[in-house]
Amino acid sequence: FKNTIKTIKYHVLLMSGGPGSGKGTQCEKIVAKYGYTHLSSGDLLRAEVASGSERGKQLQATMQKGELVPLDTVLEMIKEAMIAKADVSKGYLIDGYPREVKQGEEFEKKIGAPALLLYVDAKAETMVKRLMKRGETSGRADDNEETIKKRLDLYYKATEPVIAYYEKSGIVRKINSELPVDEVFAIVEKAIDELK
Ligand SMILES: Nc1nc2c(ncn2[C@@H]2O[C@H](COP(=O)(O)OP(=O)(O)OP(=O)(O)O)[C@@H](O)[C@H]2O)c(=O)[nH]1
Ligand SMILES: O=c1ccn([C@@H]2O[C@H](COP(=O)(O)OP(=O)(O)O)[C@@H](O)[C@H]2O)c(=O)[nH]1
Ligand SMILES: [Mg+2]
Repeated sequence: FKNTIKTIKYHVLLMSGGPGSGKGTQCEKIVAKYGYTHLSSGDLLRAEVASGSERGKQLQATMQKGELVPLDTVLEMIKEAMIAKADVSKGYLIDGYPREVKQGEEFEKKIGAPALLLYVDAKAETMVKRLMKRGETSGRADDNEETIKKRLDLYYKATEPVIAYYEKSGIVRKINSELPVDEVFAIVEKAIDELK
């Protein structure tokens, strides 16, 4: 793993896809089988909000609108979390990041080059349906119809180009996440097993 942080020795995998495409679901299964350190940028931000800090209050407002938190804030949080786990980590699985091409470029500069980008792809209609259903129990402030629509729009505008950006380095594996969870995971496993 080529990187700028010496303590980080192992692979970095990225998990990308639209809101509700199944990133979190697949990441959980990857962690169970491969023992990677899972870092979800959304979860890190939600933890900061839950802490009640001043920074958290600002983040809450941005996230509730379905907008993107400033690039440096998220990258700094990911970097800190990676370094904190460097001793015990057998590799990293970064979920929901980068959200825009600039974030990807900064990640490469400040942390390193990812080995694989798993791209779980579902139709907009499917993603909305899943998030509305999840919203019945998730308690997430952004699982409502209005914010979901904004997250989707922003995904197509800002995040999809990230995939094109990484396609140039040949690390993208696109996976149809309309399929049942276990069938999606079987494809994910193949992509990971091909590494090294
Ligand atoms: N049928 C089917 N349902 C899925 C699949 N993956 C996830 N779901 C459902 O879709 C919902 C959203 O999945 P998540 O894994 O939370 O999606 P996410 O991409 O992490 O979404 P964000 O947290 O909004 O980034 C969940 O409630 C799952 O039950 C899949 O592969 N197939
Ligand atoms: O790198 C990130 C990750 C998340 N978010 C914010 O956190 C929210 C929830 O992100 P998550 O990945 O949990 O869910 P998704 O948007 O994929 O449904 C997003 O809408 C953004 O407001 C962000 O700004 N930058
Ligand atoms: Mg998630």
